Amino acid sequence: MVNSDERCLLGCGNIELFFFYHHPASLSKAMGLNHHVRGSQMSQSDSVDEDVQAFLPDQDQLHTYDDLTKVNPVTPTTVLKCLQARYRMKVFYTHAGCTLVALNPFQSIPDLYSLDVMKEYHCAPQPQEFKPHIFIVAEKAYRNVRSQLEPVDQSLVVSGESGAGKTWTSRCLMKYYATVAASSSVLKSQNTVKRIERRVLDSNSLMEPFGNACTLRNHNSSRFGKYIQLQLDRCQLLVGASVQTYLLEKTRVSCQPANERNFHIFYQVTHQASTCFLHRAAELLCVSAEDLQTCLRVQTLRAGKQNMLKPCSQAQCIVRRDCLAKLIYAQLFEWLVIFINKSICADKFSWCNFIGVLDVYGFECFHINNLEQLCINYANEKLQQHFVAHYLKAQQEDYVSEGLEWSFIKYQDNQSCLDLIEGSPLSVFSLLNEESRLNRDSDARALKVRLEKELCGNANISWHKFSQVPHFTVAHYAGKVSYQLEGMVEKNKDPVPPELISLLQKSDNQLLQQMFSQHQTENSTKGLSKVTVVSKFKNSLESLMKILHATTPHYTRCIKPNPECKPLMFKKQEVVVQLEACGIVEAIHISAAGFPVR
Ligand SMILES: Nc1ncnc2c1ncn2[C@@H]1O[C@H](COP(=O)(O)OP(=O)(O)OP(=O)(O)O)[C@@H](O)[C@H]1O
Repeated sequence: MVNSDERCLLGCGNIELFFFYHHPASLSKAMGLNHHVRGSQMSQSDSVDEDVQAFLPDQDQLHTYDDLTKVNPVTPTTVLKCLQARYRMKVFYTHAGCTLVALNPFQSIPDLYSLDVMKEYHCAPQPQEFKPHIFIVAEKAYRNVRSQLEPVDQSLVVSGESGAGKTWTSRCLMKYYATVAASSSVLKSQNTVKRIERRVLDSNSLMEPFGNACTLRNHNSSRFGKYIQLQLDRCQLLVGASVQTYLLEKTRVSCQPANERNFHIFYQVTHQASTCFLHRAAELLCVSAEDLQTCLRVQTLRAGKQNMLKPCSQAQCIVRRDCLAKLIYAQLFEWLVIFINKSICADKFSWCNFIGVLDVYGFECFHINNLEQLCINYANEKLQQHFVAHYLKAQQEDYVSEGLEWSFIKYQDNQSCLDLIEGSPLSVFSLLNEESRLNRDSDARALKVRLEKELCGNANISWHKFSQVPHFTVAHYAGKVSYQLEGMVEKNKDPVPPELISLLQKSDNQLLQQMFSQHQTENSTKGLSKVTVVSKFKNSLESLMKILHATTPHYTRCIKPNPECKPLMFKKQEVVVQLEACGIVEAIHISAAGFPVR
């Protein structure tokens, strides 16, 4: 049985987790796979299928498993079969221990989210005994706030790949609270349109045109991450909200991948054809055409105390033009978020707890990956570490409540991958920042040599020996991703020529003036932007992690059953890769380790 006590110390906070530990051989057998076998290879094992045949009594009953960790044996294959059977029966939600798996139906399901259903879950003495539903998660968090047990504040983490249904799910959660936590006066005066509940829900629609775009994977894809805090008063009524956004994909403004579109807003404003870009742009920006032209064509170089003017090459002019567009757009988006927050945020004395909804990009691995994917996957590593710590803790509580004798699971944390990316003194980020602060053009090959020299001691980084393209490969918890180094340093510097800012400050347009007057103060106090993209992102992620650590988390993993977004089509290979990327496979490993003694 339980044969040795091993302590697992997760690198996350100071949480020490004590669990069942089984001999690795019995663990592998229980799972029907080698410990390191990844999802993409899982379905190949015949022995797994034998196990499945032997253990699962009746294929017709597979859809009845409401909780994947209760499947016997719990292997990726059995889990997949259950999900598929449930999807076929139009059952879209399934528990996986303390996580909820949400399969996207890609069609509207009548009455699944109606007011009556909301009320049923809200009023039930034991909602968890009802069919799995996103409202169980919502209600659980709400009751946790009511019970005032520490940590009282809650975080609902919704993750998944593009098109999996994160925004849909977040909206469902917000609608739920806007209904069940609406103040009684609202119920009396349903006609009061601009009540806070309405304003909170509307804030989404206001951000969408500016932050969403039609992509190959989702016709209405959010190109930013967001954390929305729903503020609750002493009586747990919704009194306000605030939004924090992450990593707007501003490069989309100047360049879109083939067959994708720019942000929706560009197709919604009246498009007036202009014969002359420069004059039209100057008109829109309320600056003189001559000044705009000079800004785009001439750069000011500092030589000691003197300024020298130097004409730009054609390529430099294009970079400056795109930079101007990205700069205005990013600043406008930021302004919009501040504006929304002013309109929905409650007075700080009127609320005491919050339920936060986090809608973040899932793990990404494309044909070509660069700084954007590195940041997104780094965020996912952080969230995965948080998830695993939480999951192990919840498992422990389960075992105790089941009266099981308990020991320890030896579990490989992803701390070494995080050290590789963000560690100090030497990591991918620190070397990238070092390179970005040097006042010279970057050389991708030289950077690759540097990374190789400094980081080869970390087992999570590697290089394809025969590749001609400067790159590095990171072994993430969800799989290996190769990142191209070409252009990465420039993206990290994200340089803004000061002439562009001065130009916008001189604009006759009040909004532009307002948006950029702050820019000047920022630059004059902090010195001209030496803050790199990865440093900014790391800081904002650290603040987010602090909030998550101080709240009770609830995880919902959205799964896209097919890449074509077709209703009720379930592709096993697609699903298993996502289960792996969102950490469910890891959770299954942990759960399976406890299984033989159950
Ligand atoms: N529960 C659901 N019921 C019906 N349709 C859904 C559901 N969830 C998602 N969808 C459909 O799937 C589409 C994609 O969902 P959504 O925009 O929420 O994905 P996402 O994960 O937020 O993607 P991205 O990361 O690209 O923003 C929606 O436009 C909607 O049509």
